[in-house]
Amino acid sequence: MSNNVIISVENLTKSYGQFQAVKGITFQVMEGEIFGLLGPNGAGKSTTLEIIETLREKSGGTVTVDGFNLDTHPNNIKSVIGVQLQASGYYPGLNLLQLIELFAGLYHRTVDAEALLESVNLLDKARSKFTQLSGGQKQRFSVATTLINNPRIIFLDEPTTGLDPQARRSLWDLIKNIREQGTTVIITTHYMDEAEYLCDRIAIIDSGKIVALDTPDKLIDDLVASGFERPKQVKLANLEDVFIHLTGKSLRDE
Ligand SMILES: Nc1ncnc2c1ncn2[C@@H]1O[C@H](COP(=O)(O)OP(=O)(O)OP(=O)(O)O)[C@@H](O)[C@H]1O
Repeated sequence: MSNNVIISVENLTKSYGQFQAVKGITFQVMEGEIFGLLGPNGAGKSTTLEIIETLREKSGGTVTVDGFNLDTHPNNIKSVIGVQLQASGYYPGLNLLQLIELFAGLYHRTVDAEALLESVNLLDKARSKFTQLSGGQKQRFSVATTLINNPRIIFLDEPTTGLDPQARRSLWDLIKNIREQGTTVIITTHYMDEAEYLCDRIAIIDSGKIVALDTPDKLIDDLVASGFERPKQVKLANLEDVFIHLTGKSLRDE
């Protein structure tokens, strides 16, 4: 991780009618880090990500991505970020190679589709259709689609939801690999073990506000230092304790 700020969000707000979903949040993401956004359902994570991704209008605040201001240079931002394409765009008649070539064309890029599939361990499925893949393979393909435009930053929204433990760990390795190539990663997750394992720093969002932002270790140490103790546990606290302590809500899948 470098000392260069690659994403800066200042006092970001978003209202849907009378309802304020994002209530003035400020954070920075450093170049080369894996940055996690954690929070209960409805906390405002997807809204925040989609604003940074230029997919949703903000109500107020300032967002800068790789030096480009969201208000004045959204197209420059689009060219340096990779987002997961919706599965609905995976035309059922096309195989994985053809899909990657199609998406590359949309980005006006040429891409070595086989090398890209190899990098996510899907070369042997190159001529399969998306619907023929397992859940883990689908997620790995979805991550591959974020890399087509050789982005500086990728956004992963709950990439391991619904996967079995092996598939999750395989995806974790893939995400770490992507970061080792120098790409900054922003990820949302409801899994505290995943955040603890993958993320250099996390922001915990609750009801549209950031209630904590630090490394997982520091957040746990701070909670322990505050006198918190887990009953009948060898370890005094884990990241889930930090989260529940701060937000008062347990994670739940919908
Ligand atoms: N288009 C919309 N119109 C009205 N309200 C919306 C809209 N999109 C989101 N919201 C509301 O804004 C709040 C934040 O939603 P958001 O999807 O950002 O939360 P989230 O943290 O990503 O939740 P989850 O973990 O469930 O994905 C929620 O209360 C949601 O109902």
